[in-house]
Amino acid sequence: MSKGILLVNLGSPDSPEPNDVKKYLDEFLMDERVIDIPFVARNLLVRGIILNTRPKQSAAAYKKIWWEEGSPLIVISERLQKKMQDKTDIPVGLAMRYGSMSIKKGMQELVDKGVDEILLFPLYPQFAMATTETILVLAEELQKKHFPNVTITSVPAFYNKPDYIEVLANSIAKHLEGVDYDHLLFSYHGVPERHIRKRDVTKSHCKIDKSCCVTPSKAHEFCYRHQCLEVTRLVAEKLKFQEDTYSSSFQSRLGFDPWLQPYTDRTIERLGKQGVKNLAIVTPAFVSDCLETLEEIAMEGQEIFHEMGGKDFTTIPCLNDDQEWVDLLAKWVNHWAKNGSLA
Ligand SMILES: C=CC1=C(C)c2cc3[nH]c(cc4nc(cc5[nH]c(cc1n2)c(C)c5CCC(=O)O)C(CCC(=O)O)=C4C)c(C)c3C=C
Ligand SMILES: [Fe+2]
Ligand SMILES: [Fe+2]
Repeated sequence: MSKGILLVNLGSPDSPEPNDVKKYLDEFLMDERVIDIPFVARNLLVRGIILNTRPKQSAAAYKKIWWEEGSPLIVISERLQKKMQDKTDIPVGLAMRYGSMSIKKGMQELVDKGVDEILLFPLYPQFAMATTETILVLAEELQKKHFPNVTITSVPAFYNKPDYIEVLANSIAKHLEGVDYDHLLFSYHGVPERHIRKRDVTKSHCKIDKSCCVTPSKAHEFCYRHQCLEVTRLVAEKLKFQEDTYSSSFQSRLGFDPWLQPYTDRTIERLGKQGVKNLAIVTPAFVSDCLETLEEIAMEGQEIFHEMGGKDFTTIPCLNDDQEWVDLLAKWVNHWAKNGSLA
C-alpha cells in the first residue's frame, strides 16, 4: 500500500466576478448538508431567490479581499500544502469541497502518483454537517464510483487535541503581544440551530441553552456548538484569561431561520456600546483567512465597532501557514504514515 494525504478546505470562486461567484454559490448552497431542506424547496430558495441577488453582493465583497495570486483561502491553503510537503515523504494533495479544485481531481492526482491509501484531512477544527460531513460523504461516494482500489481514512475534528490548543493559544498570545485590549472575542462561523439538533445522536441532549454544551454527553462528538465553546474554554484556560475579558459568538448567518447565537455583529455592537474601547477578535472555525475573516470581520466588524465608539480593533490571523501549525500537521500525518493510526 502506498500512502498519501488529501487536505480539503471549503473552496472559493475562480474569480471575484459575479458569474464565477454565482457558479460557486450554486454548487455550495445546493449542497443538502449546507441548506438542508428538501430539493424542491432548496432549488426554489437558492436558484429562485438567493442567486438572483447574492452573487453581485458577494462578488463586491470578494473584490475587496482578492489577492494578485487569487483567493486568499486558496493561496493560503496552497502555501500550507507546500510547507507540509517539505516535512513529509508521502505525497500531500490539496482539494476544495466546492469550486474547480475538486476532491475528485485531488484524489486522481494522488492515484496518479501511485497512492492507494488516502488520509482525508478536512481542514476544520470542529465537526459540522456543512463542512466535515459533506467532505466525508462526497469522498466516499467518489471512492466507490471512481477509485474502488483506494482506501480512505479520515481525520476527525481536532478541536480539543491538546497540541492543537497549544498551537492556537501560542498564535493568539503572539499576536496579542503588546496589544492593549479590553476584550477578546472568539468568533466562529454560525450554522442554523437545526443543524445541531439534526446531528444530536441522543436525539434529546442538544437544547442549545446555557447548560447542554457544558454537560458531558456523547452528543458532543457531533455538536458544533459544544466544540466551538470548548476551543474558547481550553484556550482561555491555557492563557489564564480572566473571566469577563473574553467571550464567544457566531458570524455569517444567512436567511431567516435561527442560527447559533450570540451573533458576532450584534456582540461587537453591544461591546462597543458597553464602553469596550479596544477589541481583539480571533476566528478559530477557520484555519485559513478567507472572505469571512478578511471582509466580514476585519472590515465590516471594524466599521460596526467604530460606529459604536470603539477605538482599536485587532484581528488575529488564522493559523494559515504558521510554522508551529505546519509542524503539528506534519507530526500528525507522519504518525499516521508510520503507524497507520492518528497521533
Ligand atoms: C446556509 C449557509 C451556510 C452554512 C450552513 C455555512 C457553514 C459554514 N461555512 C464555513 C466556512 C466558510 N464559509 C464561507 C463562505 C460562505 N458561507 C456561506 C453560507 C454558509 N456557510 C456563504 C453563502 C458563503 C459565501 C460568501 C457569501 O456570499 O457570504 C467561507 C469563505 C470562502 C472564501 O472563498 O473565502 C468559509 C471559509 C464553516 C466553517 C461553516 C460551518 C461550520
Ligand atoms: Fe460558510
Ligand atoms: Fe450541545
